[in-house]
This record gives sequence, C-alpha cells and structure tokens, in this order.
Amino acid sequence: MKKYILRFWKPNLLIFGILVITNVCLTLVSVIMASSLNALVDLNFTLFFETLLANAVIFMIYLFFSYILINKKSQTKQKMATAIRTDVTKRMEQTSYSNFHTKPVGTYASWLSNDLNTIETVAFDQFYTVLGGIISAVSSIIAMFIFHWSIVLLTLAVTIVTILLPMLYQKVLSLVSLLVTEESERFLSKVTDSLNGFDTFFSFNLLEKITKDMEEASLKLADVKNKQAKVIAKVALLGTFGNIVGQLSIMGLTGYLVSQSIVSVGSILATGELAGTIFNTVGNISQQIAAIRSVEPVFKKLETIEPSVEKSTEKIKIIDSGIVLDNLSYAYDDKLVLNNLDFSFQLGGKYAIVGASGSGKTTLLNILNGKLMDYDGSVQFAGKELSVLSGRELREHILYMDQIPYLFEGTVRENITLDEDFSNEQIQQALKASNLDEVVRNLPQGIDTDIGDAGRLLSGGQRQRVALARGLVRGKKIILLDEGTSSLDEKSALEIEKQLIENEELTVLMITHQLRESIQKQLNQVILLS
Ligand SMILES: Nc1ncnc2c1ncn2[C@@H]1O[C@H](COP(=O)(O)OP(=O)(O)OP(=O)(O)O)[C@@H](O)[C@H]1O
Repeated sequence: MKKYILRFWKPNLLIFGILVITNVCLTLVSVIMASSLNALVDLNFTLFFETLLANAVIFMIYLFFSYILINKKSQTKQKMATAIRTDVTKRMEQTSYSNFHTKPVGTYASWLSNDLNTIETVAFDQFYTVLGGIISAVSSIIAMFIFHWSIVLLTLAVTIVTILLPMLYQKVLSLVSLLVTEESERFLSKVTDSLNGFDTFFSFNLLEKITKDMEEASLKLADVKNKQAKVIAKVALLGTFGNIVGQLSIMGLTGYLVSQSIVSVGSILATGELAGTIFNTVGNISQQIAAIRSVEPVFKKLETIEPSVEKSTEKIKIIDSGIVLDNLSYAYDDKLVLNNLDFSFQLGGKYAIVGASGSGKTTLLNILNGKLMDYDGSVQFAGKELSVLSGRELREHILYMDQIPYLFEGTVRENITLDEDFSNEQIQQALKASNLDEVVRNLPQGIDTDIGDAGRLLSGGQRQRVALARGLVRGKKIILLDEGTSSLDEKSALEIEKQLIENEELTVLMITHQLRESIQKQLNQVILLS
C-alpha cells in the first residue's frame, strides 16, 4: 500500500494538508467554546456572541475544506486503484501462458473487483481515517496544554493503554481477513463457473444446480465473514472501553481542577470535547490499523503473478524454411504426452494431425504456438530453435485456432481488428479468405453489426470464420487449426479447408477427427500421433 501512497504522493500530500486544516478548525472550535462558556459565566454577552461568531466562521472554513477533502480523497483513491489494476494486468501480460492458467479466470476477476473493493474501502479509506484521527488527536493534545499539563499527562497515559490493549488481537484479525479474501475468491470462482454452465444445466434440466452451488459457496463465505466479525467485535469492545474510561477520567480530572480554581469552568466543556476527539480516535485506531494490515496479504497476492523469463527476443527476419521437430518430447509434470517426435513441416505444406483423444495433438500445437516452451528435444522454426525465439515473436507468424474461439462483445470489425489498425482493403481480403464476406454483407449493419455477448448472434461456424479472419488480416502464414472447422456445417467446413489448402502461401497444420477425402488428397501428409 505504501508503494501506491508514495507513487501518488502529490495528491496524498494535498489531502494531508487539508486534513490538518479541517482538524485544526475543529480543535479551535472546542477551545473557543471554553471562552464562550467562561464569557457566559461572567455574564459578558458581547464576548459570548463574538466567540459564537468566530466559531461560525471557523465552521464555514471547515465545511469548505471538508467538501474539497471528500472529492480529493475519492479521486486519489480511484487513481491508486486504477494503478493497482494496471499493475496486475501488466503482470498478466508478462506472465507465461501456463502461469496464467494456473488459476481460474474467476480468481483474477475477483482480484480486480472484490479485492480492489477491499483495498479501496478498507486500506485506503481507513488510511485516511487514521491519518485524520492522528492529526486531530495531536492538535487536541496540543490544545490541552492551554488548560493544564496534568490533563495532557493523563490523556497520554490512557491513550497508550487504549492503543496497546486491542493489539493483542492483531494477528488473529489479519488471519481471518485473509480467510475472507480467499473464501471470496473461491465464491466468485464457483459462481462464475456455475453460471458459465447455464447452457449445460439448461439442457439437462438441472438449472437448480446454480442455486445449490451458489448457496453452498455463500454459506462458506458467510461462515468466515462471521468469524471475522467476532474478532472485530472484540477489538472494537476494547477500544470503546478505553474511549469511555479516557473521556470520563479527563472530565473527572478537569472537574477537580475547576473545583480547586486551577482552571476556568469553561475548560470542562473544551477538555470534554477534546478528550472525546482524542479517545474516539485512539479507541478505534487499533482496529483501523489492524484492518489496514489485514489488507497487506491482499496486496501481496496481487503480486504473485510471476513474469515469465523469455530466454531470448531474437526476431525472425525471413521465413525461408518450415518447422522441424527433432526428438521432441513433452510431459505435464511426470505425465509423458509426446515422446521423441521427429518430423518436418515444409513451408507452404498442408498437414493433418490425427490420433486418439489424449494422444497429444493439442499439446503439439501449443508447443508450436509458443504456449508451452518447456519441451525436450528440438523444434526449429524458420531455421531457429523455438527456445531462442520469444513466444511473442512466434505468434507474430503463427495463428492458432481452437475449437471454440472466443469472440468479444462488440462488432465483427472490432472482433477482427482487436483495436489494431487495418485498412478496409486488408479487412475485406481477410473476410473473403475466411469465407465470411457474404455473411457480413447480410448482417444489418454489415461489418459494424454488434454480435452480442461472446458472439452469440453468430452461428458456431460464423464465429469460427471471424476467428480465422482475425489471423489472416494480420498476414499470418502458418495456420494451426485445432479442430478449427469442427463446428462448421459440412459445406462451410469443406469450403474453408479447401480455401486454406489451396492457398500456396499458407502452411497449414490441422488437427481433425473428420478427415474429408477430398481434403486428404491435397495434403502433403497425415501425421498419426499415438
Ligand atoms: N494442462 C495440462 N496439465 C496436465 N495434463 C494435461 C494438460 N493438458 C493436457 N493434458 C493431458 O495431456 C494429454 C494430451 O492432451 P491433448 O489435449 O494434447 O490431447 P489431444 O490429442 O489434443 O486430445 P483431444 O483429441 O481429446 O483434444 C491428455 O491426457 C491430457 O489429459
């Protein structure tokens, strides 16, 4: 948290300055109140009204700065929250494919929403509250010197005890807070997973499973939240106890000093007010600091996405040779999936990869696409070993298309360009090459038609073609189709496969369970994985 407070030190310094002004205003009001009461006791009505007027002016100043403070706090909090979110997604940009997939997407969504919410409302809000509290307590203690040193001494003594007592619970509070964030993560992940399965549950008449999953997850979350509330209640109790003891003892001491004519009658009003301010702060400060500390594990968690160390950033200057596998093996932990493969894919060649389910077809394409770099043996592309190329460089030339390509909410154009710049001509060519031009012509707003959540308004086959156009518009010359035409009808699948296979510029590796005869004839080779 410190990192972000310091990164935005200018607005935070401004907030500090405004907090000083507002709290000094409140202290002044309390001190002047003593003069008001003294004036009243002395029947000096002029002085009484003058002090009232002075307090009214100070209150106006206080209100003005309080308004600025609320706005500044909100703006700065949002700036810091956006910076944290950006840091998290930047880490995602830099991590490896397999690292990213070690957690369900729902977990990351929870980080960026739930956890950021906690950071905003617990860490940042409480930080400003504690800061304001300390400033008001310090200015109140200083003001107490006006009345009598013994009042300051007693205040300091009770303050120390009130701060120390609730600290006994600090560790437990941090622990339960961490449990709450972990359970919230599991809750979101479970509920997202269940909701994503709406269509499946619908077809099996099992929609009640969504409610059941949600209820189970919600009860677990409620359990840890109740545990957290119990600890917070104990800390709050100790703080409130210190607060009450502190206020009563100061009132008692001032009363005694008044009775001994050491301080004026008006002092009782001011010290009561000032003691209230100090002990309200002190009584809550342990709880607030513990709350801020409890968010530290959340900050740490957001930094757990490891950046992947790309061995090299060598560039491919010219693609003048294809892909050569030499003794290629791959294992997920100790599960060997590919074993000593030797093979050459010629540039411009067309290949089908077939094999039983689980034989490693997708794994092979994931290696060629730079998603899995921890292979054994050798894979050369354009004369360079894959491991000396960055995955990023590889994907500049290779398009990987899986069975269910993801489409974003938005238009066909946005889904193809993904916010990058392409000329209309480039887009039209890509539409034609992916057999999408006629489909797009028939859409109500052509290429600028909104295709709904995850491309829902397009058929499975049309979605597949949009994904293909995405790669072709970027001039990718190596196409890896992981059953990329599986959701197309026979005629469309054949058309696309033919189009790709007859394009001399493209090297095509397609995993297929349905090798059509007419296609098979045009392939350089069918590779069987076992
Ligand atoms: N991330 C992973 N972690 C552990 N094991 C995995 C992982 N991905 C795949 N596997 C395992 O590796 C083996 C090969 O999977 P792969 O997806 O490459 O097979 P496939 O031939 O493409 O299968 P299919 O035809 O069913 O799509 C399978 O047994 C699978 O369970």
